[in-house]
Amino acid sequence: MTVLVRTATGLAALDRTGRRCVVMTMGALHDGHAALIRTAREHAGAEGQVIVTVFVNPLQFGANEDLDRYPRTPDADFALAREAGADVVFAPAVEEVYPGGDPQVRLSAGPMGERLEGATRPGHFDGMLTVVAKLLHLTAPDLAFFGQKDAQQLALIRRMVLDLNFPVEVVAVPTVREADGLARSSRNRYLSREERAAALALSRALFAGARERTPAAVREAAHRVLKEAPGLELDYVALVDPADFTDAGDGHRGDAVLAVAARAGATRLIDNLPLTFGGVPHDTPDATGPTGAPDTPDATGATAAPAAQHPQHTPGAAP
Ligand SMILES: Nc1ncnc2c1ncn2[C@@H]1O[C@H](COP(=O)(O)OP(=O)(O)OP(=O)(O)O)[C@@H](O)[C@H]1O
Ligand SMILES: CC(C)(CO)[C@@H](O)C(=O)[O-]
Ligand code: BAL
Repeated sequence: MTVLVRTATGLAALDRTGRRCVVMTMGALHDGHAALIRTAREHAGAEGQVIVTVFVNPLQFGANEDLDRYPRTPDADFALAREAGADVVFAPAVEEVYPGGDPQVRLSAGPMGERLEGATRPGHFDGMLTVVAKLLHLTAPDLAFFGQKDAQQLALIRRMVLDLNFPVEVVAVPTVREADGLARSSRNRYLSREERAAALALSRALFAGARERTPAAVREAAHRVLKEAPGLELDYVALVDPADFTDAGDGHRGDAVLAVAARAGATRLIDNLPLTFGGVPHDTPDATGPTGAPDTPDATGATAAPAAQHPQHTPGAAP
C-alpha cells in the first residue's frame, strides 16, 4: 500500500524498514520520474522503503520564472508513484517545508552554481540545494536518486553531500527520452506542436556531438545543429567537466558532459549527454538499462560504439 504523508511529524512517525530510498520531484510526474522510482524500488528491495517527495520549491524559481504556472497534478502523481513502486508520497505544503517563512539561512552552491544554468538562473541552485538539504534531513534516506537530465543539479548535490557530510549515497539515473529523442520533462507539456518539433534540435545536437571524437569537433557539431535550428533561441551549448562544470578544453580526457539549454517559445528546456574522451568509458550504458528506456533513442551509433572504434572518444554512461 502507498501512503500519502503531508507533514514532517507524519514522516517521523513512519516505521523504518530496510534500506530507505528517496526520489525528490516537483510533481507533474512522467516516465523519467517513474524510472527513478523503479530504480529506487530495485535498490530498496521488498524489505526497504521508497519515499517520493513532491514539492514545488519556491526558493529555486526566479522572479520571472514559471512558479505560478508550474503544472500541479497531485492525483496523477500519487497514482504514478504508486504504480512505479513508491511506499510513501511526501507532499508537504510550503508552510510545512518553510515553517519560519522565507528562510534566513540558506545553502550557497558556490562557483559551480554560477555556471551554465546558474548564470541564466541566478540563485536557482542555492534554492535547490537548500530544499534538497531540508528534504534529506526530513526523509533521512540511505540512498537518494537523481536524474542525469539535470546534470548540473546532480553534480552540485554530489558536491554538497561530500562537502557537508550528508550520510547518503547519491545514485544517478540515465535520462529517459521519448521515441524521437526529446528528453522527458514536466515542462514539455507547455509546448505547442510547433515548439515541440523545434525542441527536438536539442537532442539532435547532442547526438550529432556524440558522434565526433574530439572535444572541439563535439562542440562544433552540436553548435552547427543548433545554429540552423528554426524556432529555438539558444541559451548555451557547452562541453564541461562533470566534477565542476568548467569548460572541457580541447585536450580534455576522461568524463565530460555535453550540455544544452534553449527556449522554444516561452518554454526553457535543458538536455545533456555524458561522454568519455580518450580512455575506457564507465560501464557502457545498457540500452535497456534499469529504467527500461534507451539513453539515446536509436541510430546515433554513439552509445553502441565500442571504445576500440572510437580511440579518442567513446560516449559513456551517467557519472
Ligand atoms: N527525462 C528524465 N529522465 C531521468 N530523470 C529525470 C527526467 N526528467 C526529470 N528527471 C529527474 O527527476 C527528478 C525530479 O525532476 P523534476 O520534478 O524537476 O522533473 P523535470 O521533468 O526535470 O521538470 P522540469 O521540467 O521542471 O525540469 C530530478 O532528479 C530530475 O533530474
Ligand atoms: C531536486 C528538486 C526536487 C529540488 O526541488 C528539483 O530541483 C527537481 O525536481 O529536480
Ligand atoms: N528539474 C530542475 C528543477 C527546476 O527547473 O527548477
